[in-house]
Amino acid sequence: MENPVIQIQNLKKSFNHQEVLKGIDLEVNAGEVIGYLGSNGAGKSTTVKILCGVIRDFEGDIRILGHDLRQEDITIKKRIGYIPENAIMYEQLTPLEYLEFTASLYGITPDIARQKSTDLLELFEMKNFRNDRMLHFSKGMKQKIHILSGLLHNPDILFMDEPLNGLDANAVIMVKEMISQLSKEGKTIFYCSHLMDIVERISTRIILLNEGQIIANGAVEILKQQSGSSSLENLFSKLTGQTDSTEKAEKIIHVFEKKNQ
Ligand SMILES: Nc1ncnc2c1ncn2[C@@H]1O[C@H](COP(=O)(O)OP(=O)(O)OP(=O)(O)O)[C@@H](O)[C@H]1O
Repeated sequence: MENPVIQIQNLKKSFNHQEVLKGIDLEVNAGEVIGYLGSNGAGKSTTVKILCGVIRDFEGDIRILGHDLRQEDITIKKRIGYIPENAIMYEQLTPLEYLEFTASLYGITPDIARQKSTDLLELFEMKNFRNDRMLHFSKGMKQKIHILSGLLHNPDILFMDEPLNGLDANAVIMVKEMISQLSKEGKTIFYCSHLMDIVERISTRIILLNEGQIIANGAVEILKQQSGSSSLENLFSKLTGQTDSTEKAEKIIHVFEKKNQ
């Protein structure tokens, strides 16, 4: 039986009189891995920020895990995890301190927080850095900490905005595997990315957003068949109107060359 955990009706959002989301209708069931795709500026991050309660001013109705987002955002926040695209972290803290702090916000007891944080840091190959300040950590090291802090409280829905940014090949494989295992446990993953090959492999459903509207919604294989596309990348280009990329690249190079003469 279907069990919708995200229900969005006619979601609209404007910034400075520019309508960025133009009436999104969407239902997501428990256990789905949603690949939320779209060109730069399509409105993906805005959608995720609204669903996670970061942007509170929007039009339309949203229910998460059966709760109205406007009325019960704290109840919802306890049960979702959010890994933002450009998260700010307290870099003066060490990974262990940061994860324990995050855990305390979710009411996890200090003993359990210490154990969980230590285990997760070891699994993410960050054990040797657990007591170093994060100030000089590389992008990928910081991203690992963001991922862990989003997962620490065992959320039912995980929102991830470009979560693989900066991760090395081994970490990417591990996160992909983790997503598929979480989904098998019934967790729902809502995932924004431009990495088409990865999205194609891990998503159970693709939602394609174009200029604030959903223009495709379905399983990768079905969408590819329907549109006669050989890959998700090809489908993306077809539906978002970027089929002339070779010609465009030539024109861009031509402009550069002109300037140098
Ligand atoms: N706080 C804000 N104030 C004004 N405009 C905003 C704000 N946040 C987003 N926008 C605008 O909303 C539009 C959608 O932005 P959004 O970040 O949701 O796109 P995106 O699909 O996530 O893009 P990308 O793939 O580049 O990350 C863009 O035109 C952006 O400039």
